[in-house]
Amino acid sequence: MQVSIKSYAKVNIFLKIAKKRDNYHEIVSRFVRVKNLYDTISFIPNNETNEFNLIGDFGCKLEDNTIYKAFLQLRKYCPKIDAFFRVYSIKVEKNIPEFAGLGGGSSNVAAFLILANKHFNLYYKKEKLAKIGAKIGADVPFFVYEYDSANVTGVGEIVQEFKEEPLNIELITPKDIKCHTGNVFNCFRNEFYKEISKEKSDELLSMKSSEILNKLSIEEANDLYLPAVKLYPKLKEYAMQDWFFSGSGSSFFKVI
Ligand SMILES: C[C@@](CO)(OP(=O)(O)O)[C@H](O)COP(=O)(O)OP(=O)(O)OC[C@H]1O[C@@H](n2ccc(N)nc2=O)[C@H](O)[C@@H]1O
Ligand SMILES: Nc1ncnc2c1ncn2[C@@H]1O[C@H](COP(=O)(O)OP(=O)(O)O)[C@@H](O)[C@H]1O
Repeated sequence: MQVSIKSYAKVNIFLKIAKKRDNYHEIVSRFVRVKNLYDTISFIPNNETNEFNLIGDFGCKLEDNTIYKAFLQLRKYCPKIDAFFRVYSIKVEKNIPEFAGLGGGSSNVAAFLILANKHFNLYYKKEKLAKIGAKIGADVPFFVYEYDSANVTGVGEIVQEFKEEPLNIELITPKDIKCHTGNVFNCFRNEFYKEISKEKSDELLSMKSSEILNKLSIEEANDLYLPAVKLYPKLKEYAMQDWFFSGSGSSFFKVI
C-alpha cells in the first residue's frame, strides 16, 4: 500500500491575464513541474493526539493549512477517513518555500488527494479530485493531473497537457521576500491592468516553453512581475539577464 507521495513545485513559463472574474483574474499560462523540488507527504501509523495530526514545518496554523482544508473537504465525501486520521498522522517533509510563486500549498492539496484516493481505494476520477481541490487553491487542478507541462486557463480549472521535451529548471527564491498573491493581483488590477488578446494567447499556448523564453523578456512573460516589483522593490536585486519570474513571485527561474 502506497503511503508516501512527492508533491512537486511548479513554475509559470508565462502568465498573462485574460480578464477579470469577480475578485479574481482569468489567466493564460504555461505551467511546468519542477522535477528536482518537491515536498514528501506520508501517512504514518503513529498519532498520539487522537485527532487530525499534521507534522511538518509550516508557516501557518493548522486551520489555515491547505492539507487540513483538503482533509475537511474529502471527509464530506468519505467520512471514514476521519477515524483513519485519528490513528495515522500526516508527515510532510517541506522543501518548497512558501510565498514563492511555486504553488507549494496547492501542490500539497493535490498530492494529499491523489494519495488518499489510492490509499482508501476511492477510484475518484482526476476531474473529481480537481474539483474538490480547486476550492482550496487555484493551482490544484494542474497538480492533480500530474502533467510535466500544461496550458492552464480560467482561474486554474482548465488544464490541457502540453507535450514537449522535459525541462530542467534552475530556481532562485529570495529568502527575505514573501510575495502575497492577493496583494500582487490587487496591484496589477489597480495600476497595471491589461488583457491579452485572443490571438496572442493562442500563439503563446501553441509555442514550446523554450521558444517562449527565447522570445519574451521577463516583463513580457509575466504580467505579475511589474506589480510584484512595485510592491517588493528588493526583487529587482535578484533580476538577472535571461531569468524569468514565476507566478506572483518571489522565485526567479531559468531553463538549463
Ligand atoms: C498566481 C498563481 C499562478 O500560478 O500562482 P502563485 O504565485 O500563487 O504560485 C496562482 O494562480 C494563484 O493561486 P493561489 O495562490 O491558489 O491563489 P488564491 O490563494 O486562490 O488567491 C489569493 C488571492 O489572489 C487573487 N487571485 C488569485 C488567483 C487569480 N487567478 N486571480 C486573483 O485575483 C485573489 O484576490 C485571491 O483572493
Ligand atoms: N501546505 C501548505 N504548504 C505551503 N503553504 C501553505 C500550506 N498551507 C497553507 N499555506 C499558506 O499558503 C500561503 C502561501 O502559499 P504557497 O502556495 O506556498 O505560495 P505561492 O502562492 O506563492 O505559491 C502562506 O500563507 C502559507 O502559510
